[in-house]
Amino acid sequence: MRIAVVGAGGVGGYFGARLAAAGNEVTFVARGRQLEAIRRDGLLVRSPLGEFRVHADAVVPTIADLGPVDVLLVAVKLWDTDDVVAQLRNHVGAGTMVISLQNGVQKDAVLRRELPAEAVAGGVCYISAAIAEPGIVVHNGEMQKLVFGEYGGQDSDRTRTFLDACLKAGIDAEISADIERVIWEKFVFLASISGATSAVRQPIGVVRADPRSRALLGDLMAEVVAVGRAAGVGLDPAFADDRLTFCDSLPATMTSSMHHDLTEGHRLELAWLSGAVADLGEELGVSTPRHRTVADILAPYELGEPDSVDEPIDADTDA
Ligand SMILES: NC(=O)C1=CN([C@@H]2O[C@H](COP(=O)(O)OP(=O)(O)OC[C@H]3O[C@@H](n4cnc5c(N)ncnc54)[C@H](OP(=O)(O)O)[C@@H]3O)[C@@H](O)[C@H]2O)C=CC1
Ligand SMILES: CC(C)(CO)C(=O)C(=O)O
Repeated sequence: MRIAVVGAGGVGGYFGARLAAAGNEVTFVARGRQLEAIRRDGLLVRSPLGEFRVHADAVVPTIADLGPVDVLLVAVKLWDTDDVVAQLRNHVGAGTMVISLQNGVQKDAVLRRELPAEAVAGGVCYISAAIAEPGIVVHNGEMQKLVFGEYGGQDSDRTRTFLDACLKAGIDAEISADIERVIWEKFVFLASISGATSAVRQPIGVVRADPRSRALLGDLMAEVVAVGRAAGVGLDPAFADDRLTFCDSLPATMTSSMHHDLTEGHRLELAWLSGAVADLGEELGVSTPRHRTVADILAPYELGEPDSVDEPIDADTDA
């Protein structure tokens, strides 16, 4: 199968390398030091499921350099979506299925607005992975799953063919007939665990052990369920409780990619997570005070570590 992966980071690097190792014709679109390193040494994946290196036959700097592909996976951070979609506009032909593996509930609306809507299938990924250094992706834990499906829920040859390629590559994968609900279900968990672990600045084990931070996590989940239901998504009202209980089964050290980005001083996807919950809530008349507060508290970190204030704090200074 011919597959293009736009963004060769934690997510795109991991799933693209697995698909390449299984014999698919994978082309990475990468940039900067990641592009140079993959060109030179290929891409090394360090995973508890086994370490492997793929020597990418093809790694290119822009989407314009891609040939025709059957599947195109979008795996850039959410702030890069508009740029990628603008490049994709001239590139996505009738035979290409585009699947975004990004987080959040707004990504596919952007893709469907700019590309032929029928080119876009919905998708989510479940994994914890990051670039450790240029050319090296580290997979934390054993979870590595893709769920995708046609908007409209119909069965299709293209999703079945891609499923087959994923399963042969050792990726835990499935097709969903209700991909919009699946994307929102992940969002209930993801926006909330990202908000709570980032606000507390600790992994899930610490968040869930303290009754007040646990209550925060539960409230964050309940707010996303309420917003999703107001948006017409068929989320079970009990789903927030279900996800909170699910958090008890996670390894104590597990955290979110946003908390990881916060501790590394990187830019945050806050606007598409807690920020989006609060904004959508406002539009739909649903109260989301917990997500709004998390978005406000983390706002100074949104573009990376804020500049520190040099003057010593003087409690006696008059305002
Ligand atoms: N990491 C994780 O564990 C998970 C992440 N996700 C989601 O997946 C998405 C991707 O996250 P993640 O893999 O962590 O991100 P990374 O930052 O690790 O990888 C993204 C890569 O794409 C590159 N890139 C961005 N724009 C372009 C472009 N136009 N052309 C070529 N390369 C480009 C980036 O380069 P540069 O560094 O120069 O910006 C970077 O190397 C996010 O929406 C995230 O929320 C979902 C589940 C788990
Ligand atoms: C919570 C997790 C690891 C699940 O895939 C995730 O998607 C993220 O942190 O971005």
